[in-house]
Amino acid sequence: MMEAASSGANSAALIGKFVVIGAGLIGGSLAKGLRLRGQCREVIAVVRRAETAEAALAEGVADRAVLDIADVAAELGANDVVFIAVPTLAVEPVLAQLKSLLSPTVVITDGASVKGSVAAAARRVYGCLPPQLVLGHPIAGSEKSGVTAANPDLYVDHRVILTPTDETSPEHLQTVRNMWLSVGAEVLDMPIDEHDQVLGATSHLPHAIAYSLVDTLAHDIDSPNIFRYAAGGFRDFTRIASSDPVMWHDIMKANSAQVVRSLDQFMDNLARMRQAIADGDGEYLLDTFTRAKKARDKYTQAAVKSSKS
Ligand SMILES: NC(=O)C1=CN([C@@H]2O[C@H](COP(=O)(O)OP(=O)(O)OC[C@H]3O[C@@H](n4cnc5c(N)ncnc54)[C@H](O)[C@@H]3O)[C@@H](O)[C@H]2O)C=CC1
Ligand SMILES: O=C(O)C(=O)Cc1ccc(O)cc1
Repeated sequence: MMEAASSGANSAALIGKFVVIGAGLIGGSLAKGLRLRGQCREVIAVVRRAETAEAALAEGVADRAVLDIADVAAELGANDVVFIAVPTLAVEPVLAQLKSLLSPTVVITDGASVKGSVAAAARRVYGCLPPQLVLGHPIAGSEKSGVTAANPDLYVDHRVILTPTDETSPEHLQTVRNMWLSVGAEVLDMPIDEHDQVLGATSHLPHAIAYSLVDTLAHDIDSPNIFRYAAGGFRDFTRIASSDPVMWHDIMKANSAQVVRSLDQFMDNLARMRQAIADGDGEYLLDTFTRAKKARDKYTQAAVKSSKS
């Protein structure tokens, strides 16, 4: 076990011990945000490698770092929170370990990008959705990953979606809501299915398209050094293809039905555009581009307004 210098945590903190399993971009940012704002008495990082433990302490992400949740589980109780921030398909083995180790008074929450698969994993492990489990998803992040990318202000003015069910404990839900509010996020609730449908279309589909586009240009188009001639539009459109491959492998598998549905709609529309370009159908192209520009301008104006309010 390794320890850092004190973060100056206050005794009236919102949360007792905050345990983050997977101290990367998402877990590390929440841990650092809570720690620097004095919103928890202690942050404990559970990591897989000694180097990550050292980095978590050096980056100010945690007060203590351990290699196994079993090292700290017995000291956790009411008002303590365990945040699971590992790739989506790695949540199930983590839950299987937590089941035998944690008191039901401890809040368990997560940040995985797909909620239906995590809920199904919890049902397989616990036989139900345990009341202490509050599923969530911060709609904030970037193409960066790892503990060195942790940013205490990552969640300021960003939305966090919680997906409580009738089985969720209202007290545990409130603790998780207050936790996110305390790092500057806007919190909203949504049914699990709606979450996966909306995020399948707005986040998972664009990532699939960006990866495919870059791969097409890199491997299928017969022109060496093609990226040398790329302009800003290419950079804007493809930033997200630099995201972590394991994370996105897990998301596509975990939300495959919704992503396939969105991909089918997109491929139909793309095929229609291909035909219009082949036919020289300027009316179709102008109509489509004008409609899309209007929708995108409306979205960016609304995003600017909500970040100012
Ligand atoms: N990157 C982003 O922009 C966003 C990611 N998410 C979700 O948050 C979760 C974490 O993503 P990031 O923080 O971006 O990834 P990351 O790669 O920065 O961090 C994940 C951490 O989990 C560790 N890890 C992996 N498997 C583990 C296991 N079995 N046990 C313990 N640790 C394990 C990795 O070593 C790494 O330190 C994922 O489920 C992702 O889908 C949610 C919102 C945004
Ligand atoms: O890099 C970006 O712009 C993202 O889209 C970040 C992101 C990745 C995964 C999520 O589940 C939510 C947000």
